[in-house]
Amino acid sequence: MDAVDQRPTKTPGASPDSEDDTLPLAMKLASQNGTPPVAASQNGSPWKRKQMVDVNAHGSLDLSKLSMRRNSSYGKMPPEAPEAKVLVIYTGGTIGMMRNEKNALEPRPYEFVRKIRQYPNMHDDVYAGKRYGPAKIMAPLVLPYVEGQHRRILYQISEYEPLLDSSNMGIADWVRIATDVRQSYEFFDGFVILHGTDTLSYTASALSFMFENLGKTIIITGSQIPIFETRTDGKDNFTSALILAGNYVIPEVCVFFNSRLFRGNRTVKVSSESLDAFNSPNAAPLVKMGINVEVDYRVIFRPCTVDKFTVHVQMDENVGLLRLFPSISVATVHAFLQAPMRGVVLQTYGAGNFPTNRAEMIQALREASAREVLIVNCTQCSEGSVCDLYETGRQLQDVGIIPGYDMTPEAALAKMSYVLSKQEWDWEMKKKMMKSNLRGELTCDKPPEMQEYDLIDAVARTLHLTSTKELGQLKSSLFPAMVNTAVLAGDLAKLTNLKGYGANMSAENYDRRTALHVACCEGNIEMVKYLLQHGAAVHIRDRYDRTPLMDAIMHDHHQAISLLIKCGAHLTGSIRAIGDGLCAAAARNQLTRLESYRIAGADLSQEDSCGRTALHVAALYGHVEVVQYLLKNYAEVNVPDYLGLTPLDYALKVNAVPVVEMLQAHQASRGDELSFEADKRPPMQNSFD
Ligand SMILES: NC(=O)C[C@H](N)C(=O)O
Repeated sequence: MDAVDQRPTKTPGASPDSEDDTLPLAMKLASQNGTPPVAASQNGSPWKRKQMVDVNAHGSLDLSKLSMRRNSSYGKMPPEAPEAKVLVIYTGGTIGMMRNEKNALEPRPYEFVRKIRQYPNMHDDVYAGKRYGPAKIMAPLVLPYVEGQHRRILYQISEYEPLLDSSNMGIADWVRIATDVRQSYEFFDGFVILHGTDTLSYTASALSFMFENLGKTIIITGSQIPIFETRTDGKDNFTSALILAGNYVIPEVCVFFNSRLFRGNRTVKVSSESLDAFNSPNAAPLVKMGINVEVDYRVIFRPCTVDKFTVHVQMDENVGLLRLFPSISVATVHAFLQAPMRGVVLQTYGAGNFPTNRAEMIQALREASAREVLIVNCTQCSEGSVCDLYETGRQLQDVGIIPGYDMTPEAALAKMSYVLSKQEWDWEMKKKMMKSNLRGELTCDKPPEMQEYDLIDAVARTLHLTSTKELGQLKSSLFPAMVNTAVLAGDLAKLTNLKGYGANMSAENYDRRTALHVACCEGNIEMVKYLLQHGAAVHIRDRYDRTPLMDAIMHDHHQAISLLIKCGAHLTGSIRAIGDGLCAAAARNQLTRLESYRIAGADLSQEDSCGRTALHVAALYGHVEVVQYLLKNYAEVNVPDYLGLTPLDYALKVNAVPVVEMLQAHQASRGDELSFEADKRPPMQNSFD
């Protein structure tokens, strides 16, 4: 890279001078570093062959250079510590603001990345230098070593234009963030969104609904004091968010503030002055960051369907919040409920109480509900839930008002905007969804009975363990072992039992392997299905950086691979390594393995580290079936390797006559069939969808 651009990275469409706004965000970010990323599952991608610098399926980074790493100045981390890639979307807010000549805080474009790069506690320049070489000004940032954490965090910051005070944000901004996450989803392990605090809970709530079947960690954070000031909460919030997003699979839209990670749609901003600006009144924090990182895995809300991550971007704007007060007039309520209003969050008193002695007001609500205006009853209290304890609340249900239970007004509003925009749901379904717990935003039923303490207590008593810490440790070593044993034995009844005891289906053992890894090695499809339907995380990488998908590939369990792909799993790691895997399979005449890779979304023309494809190797070894298979599956035929040799050259050199004939016949037919072939090729697989 000779020209060094000192500006921070920008988002597609962000500025008129951006080079190619059609590129997905991750590609664009990476191309500014000179290394376009290639998702391993991008068949036929135009990026596929052009780049000579190695990149991996998570981003623009060359894992093959790992061996060159040495400990950095902060360097206690072992040189081979795995890396995690985090995309930071910087939208604005106090965290990046500076004081202007009138001493007022305002966002300053292009300053954030430049300054962060100079902070030794936010960027490990030595590591970056060794990893990316001298032209590292545009390379990703590297978080210095974090004691006790498994992965080294590499992060890239995408700065929005304009940078916004969050008071100026709205639905279009949520859509922009959601779209950018979708485009970059497969290239990063986790996401951090830097955001102003004023409307942060609205954005968090909205994104929690817009992201469907989320499998990765998304953390929104900001600060009360800019990160550039000597006294700041910004540094801690940002650093902790990066550590959590890169090291933990918490498949939720979360909010990090003042040492706690909350479910985003449960948060409210409670202070404009305190550094403890957010609270989650009716839901426990997911993580507490003290000297240790304490993750409460039991409260994490996990998708339990076998479906891919998608983003819903059509949010309905015709929704509003109506807060009751004792002298509110009927005319006000009436006017508020008129078209184009389609959904109203009614903020009532106490446990959902409404002035039922005002018949005209009740009538106005009844009429609106009959016109299919969705009305949800939420309490004005900052804690507690709407229920039918009082007659003054119960009557609202009779006129068709939906109980919002303990939803925050922010969550109820965002949910309404989401539910109303779902074309495929009819009116009854919309009402049903509004009362259902979609993303952990409300508590409507009693939680399932857990017998966890019987089991753990019994073992703890035998071992004479008493402290909470010891009990916690016992739980985290006992459950993964028992769950994995049940999976290995194919014992569904035992697995269900363990779930009842509170076992986390995504728990990692000492090798960071989960039950899903074991089930995928075993190829027990019932187990894989059960685990996915009970919230097992598909993106967890074990000590050796292997995902459940890679395990299924290495054991050629095709059904399991298909199921994982359906659930949003994707290939990770260096694409050259996938090329190596394909070439090794071709050399060993392993058709089944090639098929495993194909089902997993690999490009069968992927080159290995010498520029050779599986077809080169199959030609060299004269493996006729493999050549046939590759030709049938649209492998590219005339690609030269780094020595300039094509598969045909190899076949000719070893005098593999049947292969030579096959390749020549294929080439001859290609001329005539080119346009027809183009139609037959599988659709260009966009790994961002
Ligand atoms: N602390 C903050 O970030 C407040 C700022 N006004 C914002 O929401 O953008």
